[in-house]
Amino acid sequence: MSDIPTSPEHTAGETQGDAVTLPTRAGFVALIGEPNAGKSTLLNRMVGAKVSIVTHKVQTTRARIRGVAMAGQSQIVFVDTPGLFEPKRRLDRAMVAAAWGGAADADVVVLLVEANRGLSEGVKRILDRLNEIGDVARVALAINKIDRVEAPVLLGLSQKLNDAYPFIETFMISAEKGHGVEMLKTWLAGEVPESPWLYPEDQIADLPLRMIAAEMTREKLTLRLHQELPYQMTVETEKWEERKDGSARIDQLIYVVRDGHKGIVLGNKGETIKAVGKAAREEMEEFMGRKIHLFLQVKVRPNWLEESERYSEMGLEFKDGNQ
Ligand SMILES: Nc1nc2c(ncn2[C@@H]2O[C@H](COP(=O)(O)OP(=O)(O)OP(=O)(O)O)[C@@H](O)[C@H]2O)c(=O)[nH]1
Repeated sequence: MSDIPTSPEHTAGETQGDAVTLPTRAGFVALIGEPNAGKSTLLNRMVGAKVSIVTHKVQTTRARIRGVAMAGQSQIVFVDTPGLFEPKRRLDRAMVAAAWGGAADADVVVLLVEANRGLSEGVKRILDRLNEIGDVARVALAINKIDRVEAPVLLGLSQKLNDAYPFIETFMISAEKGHGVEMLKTWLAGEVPESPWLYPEDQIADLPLRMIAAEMTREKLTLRLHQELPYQMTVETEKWEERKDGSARIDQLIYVVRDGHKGIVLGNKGETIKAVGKAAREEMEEFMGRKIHLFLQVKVRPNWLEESERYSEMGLEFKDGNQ
């Protein structure tokens, strides 16, 4: 996974002078639920509107980081599940598999259920899947849109859902009105493990944008190179610089695992990387509605696969016949 520098100044349980600070915590939370359950609305509340709107627009091939919320000393990284729909195309199937993989590997899963729809067929299917996976991370239930039903209905529904699955905690929220959201966030902050923060604080606001931009370049590379390169290639947005004229300069690094791959990515006289850069830049400009100056650099990093082991759950592995 890209963009995962841990900031050395935030080690768990550090002491500053006489004051003992609380240990830092960080971890992944997967928000799952049927379409329309209110995932984006909830993210808006916990992370910030800009981020959620942006990530809503793209269906990239990887499970995405939808946003990072800070709560006290905790960094909560929300990963998206790219639709728990019934997959038809092969690529969609791979995406759904990745979504479930992401859920299984997250530290906590939050299942969002609409109060007014209750234990629908869709929710039942999700619960079946969670039961099938078995070793899925701890799952909490958040009954959303409580503003739309009466209290007795809510209690009955909570009971029914908890009978159907051993949720570790149940929350009643209204993502839209904000009820119960802080409580959920505070709880999540305590559930993620003690750990140094996963992202530098100054990157949190535009992290999803950085990742989307990296994903765009990665997609163009994959399209251009077809089978020539294995999936062991990653793109990171290294720098993002806002310019006075409203444009942005984006510097990205393309990591390959072998020297030989570098030549393939560059192409004859650099024509491959030039074409990739142009296509990626055009897509970024359209998506962000602004001028972008994109700079790409290829580097060999033989062991990035191991380094990113913990994060690989968020990537699809395009092995034979997956695409
Ligand atoms: N009444 C009420 N409506 C809500 C609440 N939370 C979300 N909604 C509405 O439910 C609709 C769906 O919300 P989204 O946040 O887009 O749902 P989503 O789960 O992200 O949907 P997908 O992107 O399709 O998966 C929107 O019209 C929201 O305004 C709530 O607490 N109460």
